[in-house]
Amino acid sequence: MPLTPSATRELLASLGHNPKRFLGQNFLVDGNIVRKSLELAQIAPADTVVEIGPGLGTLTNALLETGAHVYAVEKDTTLHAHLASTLAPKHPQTFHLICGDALDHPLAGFSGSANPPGEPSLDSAHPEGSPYPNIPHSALRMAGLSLRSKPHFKVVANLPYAISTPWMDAILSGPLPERMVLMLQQEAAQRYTAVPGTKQYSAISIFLQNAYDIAPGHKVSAACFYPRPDIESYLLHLVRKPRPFIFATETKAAIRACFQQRRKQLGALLRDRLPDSARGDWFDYLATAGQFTPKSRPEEIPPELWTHFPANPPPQTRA
Ligand SMILES: C[S@@+](CC[C@H](N)C(=O)[O-])C[C@H]1O[C@@H](n2cnc3c(N)ncnc32)[C@H](O)[C@@H]1O
Repeated sequence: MPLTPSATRELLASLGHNPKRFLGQNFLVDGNIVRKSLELAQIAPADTVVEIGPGLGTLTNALLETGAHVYAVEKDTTLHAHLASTLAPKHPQTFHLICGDALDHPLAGFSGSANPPGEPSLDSAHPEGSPYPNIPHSALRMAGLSLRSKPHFKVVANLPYAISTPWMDAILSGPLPERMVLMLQQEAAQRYTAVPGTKQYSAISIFLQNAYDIAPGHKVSAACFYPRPDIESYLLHLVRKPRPFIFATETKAAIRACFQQRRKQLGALLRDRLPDSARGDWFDYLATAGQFTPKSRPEEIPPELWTHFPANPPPQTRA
């Protein structure tokens, strides 16, 4: 069970620790949210779970109690030392804790390539030969992604708000967790799940929605945290698509650049960014798939059509 707000305050005082706003230190103090997170993630004893920012160990403890292997990365040295001296000795085989920045270790030290013992030969389970059919094998190898199977691991985390989008961007480069249950600022959750034509619709909505289906989540009250955050939170539940699409780094950069000028027309935005033939092909595709034209704006194009954006566009030539 999580600590109550007063017990959390006392524990923090005994550690001589004041919650740091810039590290998003709002600790969970609500048993229902912890239970709900594990339930949505469908945590089972043999699971491997990545947690970002374990803090005082509330979610971590609940995850470890199920028998799951937990990989966690905590940036705050005081909180890391607290977990290393309390939770780690209780779960020496299953708790893998590192002290560091989740942007340097988006999977908290987990390799993402392990398959559960007894998994059948995966080449035969995936006759198309690759879990990421849109990525050449050589690029998969360079990114350290397995050619043989979709990896079996999950992410359950109460994310520090300052890193949620760059961390998500790193995760969406693969290996992709099979399920993610993430506590986020409501505004971030709205951006990730936004639909075309809304002001929240952005590059991260496109990258995420081509790799994950969005399952029903929950609004979470500020009273579930100590100290209480000023903003609303949301428990986002994501399930990896059967055939997830991963965007190449250069393509992501080009799409992000389009959204920096989201009200501009695509024709003008891409004039100097894509060779004529690639631009022509993409506009032909957009016209057929959705009756879009070079006058359409980036924010109008649905997520799935961006998967046909020409790969490896050259760097922008305009000064
Ligand atoms: C919202 S709190 C969640 C704490 C705990 N998991 C809970 O639910 O009560 C975010 C945690 O992430 C840690 N953190 C912040 N930035 C981080 C980063 N860049 N890398 C790793 N951990 C980070 C904070 O120190 C804090 O423990």
